Amino acid sequence: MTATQTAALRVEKLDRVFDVSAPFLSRLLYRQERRYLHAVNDVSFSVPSGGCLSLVGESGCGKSTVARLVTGIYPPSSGQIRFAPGRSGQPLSAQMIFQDPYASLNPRWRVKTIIAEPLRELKLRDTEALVAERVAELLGIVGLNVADGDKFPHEFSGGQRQRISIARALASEPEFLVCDEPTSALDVSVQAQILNLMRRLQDELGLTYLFISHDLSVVRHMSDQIAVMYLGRIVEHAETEVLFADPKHPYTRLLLETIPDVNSPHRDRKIVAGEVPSPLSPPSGCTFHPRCPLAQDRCKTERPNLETKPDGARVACHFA
Ligand SMILES: Nc1ncnc2c1ncn2[C@@H]1O[C@H](COP(=O)(O)OP(=O)(O)OP(=O)(O)O)[C@@H](O)[C@H]1O
Repeated sequence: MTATQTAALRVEKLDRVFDVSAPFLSRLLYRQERRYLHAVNDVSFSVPSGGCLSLVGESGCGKSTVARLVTGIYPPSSGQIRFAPGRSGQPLSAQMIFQDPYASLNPRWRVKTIIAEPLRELKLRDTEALVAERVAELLGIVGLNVADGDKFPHEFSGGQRQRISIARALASEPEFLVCDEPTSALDVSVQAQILNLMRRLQDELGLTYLFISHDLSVVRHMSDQIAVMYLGRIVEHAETEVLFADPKHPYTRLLLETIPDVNSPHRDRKIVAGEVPSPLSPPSGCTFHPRCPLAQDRCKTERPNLETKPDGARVACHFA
C-alpha cells in the first residue's frame, strides 16, 4: 500500500481459537483434557481502499475463519478489526459472497424477492415501485434480465446463481466485499466470467475486496496484494507482481508449482507435496518445517517472524 492510499480495513494481531473439546461426560469418563484449535494466529494486514487483498492457502489454513471474523459472523478471540469510514461517514461494513451460491439463496423465493430483501430490510427504497426498479437495475448490473427475477434459484446454472448472490450482496450498497472462494464451485470458463464481472464491478462501483481462495491462479488477476496463509498464520504477504516474480517462502513456491502450465501437455494440477499437519497439534518452531525443502534444525525450534524485505514483501522464513 502506498502512502497516499488509505486502508479500508486494518486487521491487527487477529486470533481465533475454537474450543473443540469432547462433551463434558466423555471428558470425564475418558479423562480427556479440553482441546483448543488455533484457527487464526496473530494475523495482521490492511486492505487499501478500492483495492483487493487475497488470502490464499490450502484447506484448513484459516482463510475462511478470517473472512468470518471480518464480516462479524465470528467474534475474534483477540485482536482488532477496524474499518475506515465509508462514503456516508459511518464505518464500512462488509458483505460476504460465499462459495456455494445455491446454499446461500433461499430456494423457495423468487430471485426478485431474494435481491429485494436487503432493500426492504434496510429500508433503502421507500415504495414497492422503487424496490422493483432497483431490483431490475441490480439484475442488469450483474448481467441478468428483468425476467430472470420471476424465476427460482434452481432454474439457473451455477454461474448465474453466483450472479444472483452478487446482486443481492450489492443491494445493500456495500463498499467492502468479502468473497470466500466465489468461483471454486464453477467450471473454469464460467470462473473467468464471474471474475471479470467482479473486477468490472470493483472499478464501476469503487468496491474494496478481501478475496479468499486456495488457488493462486484464480487470485492473480484480481489482487493487488496476496497474503499466503499456512496453519493459521500469514507466511508471506506481497504485492501480486512481486509474489509471482519472486516468491520467497518455500510454501508459496510449492503453491506456485501447483498452478497448471498452459503450455504443458499434462495440464492436470499437481498436488502440493506432503499433507497439512493437524492444527490441533501443530509442529514446533516453523509449522511448515516437516514439509519444507529448506528446513534445518533451527526451524524445528524457532518460529520465524514476518520480516519485511527490500521489495516490500513480508516473509516468515529463516532461510528464504
Ligand atoms: N466453527 C468451528 N469450530 C471448530 N473448528 C473450526 C470451526 N471453523 C473452522 N474450524 C477449524 O479451523 C481451521 C481453519 O478452518 P478454515 O475453514 O478457516 O480454513 P480454510 O483455509 O478456509 O479451509 P477451507 O477452504 O477448507 O474452508 C480448520 O482446522 C477447521 O477445522
